[in-house]
Amino acid sequence: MSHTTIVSAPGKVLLTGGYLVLDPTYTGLVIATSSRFYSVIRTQPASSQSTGGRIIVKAPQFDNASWEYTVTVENGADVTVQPIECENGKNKFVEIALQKTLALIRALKGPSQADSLIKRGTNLEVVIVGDNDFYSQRQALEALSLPRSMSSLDRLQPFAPQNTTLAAVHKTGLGSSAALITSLVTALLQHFELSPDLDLVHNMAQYVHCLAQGKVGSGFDVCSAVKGSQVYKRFDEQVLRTLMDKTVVTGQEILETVRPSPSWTTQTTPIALPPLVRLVLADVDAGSDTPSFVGKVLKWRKDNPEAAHASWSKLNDHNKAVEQCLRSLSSFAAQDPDSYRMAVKLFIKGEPATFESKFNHISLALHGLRDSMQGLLSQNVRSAMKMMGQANNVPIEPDEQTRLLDACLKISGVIGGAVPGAGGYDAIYLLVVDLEDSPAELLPNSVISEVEAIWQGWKELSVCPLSSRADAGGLKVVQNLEDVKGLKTAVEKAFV
Ligand SMILES: Nc1ncnc2c1ncn2[C@@H]1O[C@H](COP(=O)(O)OP(=O)(O)O)[C@@H](O)[C@H]1O
Ligand SMILES: C[C@@](O)(CCOP(=O)(O)OP(=O)(O)O)CC(=O)O
Repeated sequence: MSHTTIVSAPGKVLLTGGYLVLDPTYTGLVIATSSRFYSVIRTQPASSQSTGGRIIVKAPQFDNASWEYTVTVENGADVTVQPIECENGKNKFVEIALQKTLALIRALKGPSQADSLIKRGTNLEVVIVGDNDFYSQRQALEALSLPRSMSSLDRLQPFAPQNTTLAAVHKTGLGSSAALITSLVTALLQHFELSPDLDLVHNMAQYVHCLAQGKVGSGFDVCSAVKGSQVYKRFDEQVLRTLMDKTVVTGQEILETVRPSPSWTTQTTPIALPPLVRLVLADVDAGSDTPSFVGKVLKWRKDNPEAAHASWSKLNDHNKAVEQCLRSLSSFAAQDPDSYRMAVKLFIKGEPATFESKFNHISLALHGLRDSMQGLLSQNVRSAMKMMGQANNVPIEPDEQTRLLDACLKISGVIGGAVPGAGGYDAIYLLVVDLEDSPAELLPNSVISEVEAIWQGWKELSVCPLSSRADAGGLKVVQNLEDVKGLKTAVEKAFV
């Protein structure tokens, strides 16, 4: 068994497909982020007489965030993971991940091999950390008297302590629990020397996440944590129903359910943002918690099938147009990078689509992307989402966010933007043209700095940028703690 296992999984931003992605008729366009969760596992030596072991899990970014479990393997019976009661309370997500994944490991290895391995190998220490962007950094910046800017965020300590508890922390909506579960489940499998098929890992992470959440969501967050940026079509929830409804589940039953099979109808089509197009995110603090809108929207859909069908189909058309423009732009950039760069520069300057034949198709795709995403007057993703909210009496794109987005969209070089996922007050995203990687072309005011200036001066809502970028990658096994900036310091302090 390897000494230290490190596995990371990314966060997510659902650009288009909120609500629709709950229905397998439709899809969600999800971009994985550079912000990641890391699960680090180390084995402590156990006595040869032991019938099992202990697992200690720590989340060093939070106050009172360590949990301990006993692991027992009785002859013939399944492996049992029991939390040791402590004042920190329970961590349901971690507990379920440990219980179900050890049971799966036993089923995958076969009892004879697994039991001795688990007896020898389950004195585990697990440390879980998430990149700063998963949590609002507004207070950390204020404490250091730093302006709310991306360069200030870069000055914060990686995996910084949040000076609060997990229950009280202000999340930014990047999907901490999905990234946590996915990295932890995979790290456990890896630590027990299993390198299962990615689809099995995906199915298992979906199962654990659904069980911990107590419901079967669309699962786009878990799927992107495993496989990265994609157009996601969900699995049929029936595939997990039996396991979810049972109180006692064996490792063998888990294996039978999560083993890749035609019952798992998930479809993943990879996608990446085109070159020179950058995703920027802001954490928006409106001083209120966003309630869950899903129940209300689905009830409205059930009660108004005809109107809902019309509005779902229209929104789906706009979502598909966004996907198509992104794909066209990526392929144009690959075919003729110089013309692509020229077209992007013209777009930043706010010039209309050129009739110069060499870039006409590229300019049209850039304008097409903008038109299918933004603005409230015409037919596009934003207007359709806002109307969906209005029909349901749910602030999917609240008026405050509308005003903020409209101000950002006036900047030339901002292609589009919206409220991600389920919408509400929590966050916004923008797609902007970014030429900053080519110093010769540095514009006097980069688009990003204009966006930041608007955010910093915005009075109606408190807007704080996130440093996260789009990153197509999914799960990663990290070889050494030193390979990720700040990880060694964050993790080693936590190991006993
Ligand atoms: N750093 C962490 N360490 C351990 N558990 C965590 C960590 N971050 C999140 N969790 C678990 O995930 C739960 C949050 O899940 P949820 O409210 O669904 O958040 P999200 O919307 O970000 O996915 C927490 O209650 C905790 O159990
Ligand atoms: C409404 C949804 O389709 C999208 C929600 O996307 P968010 O990105 O808002 O998700 P959370 O991480 O749960 O806050 C529900 C779903 O797909 O499960």
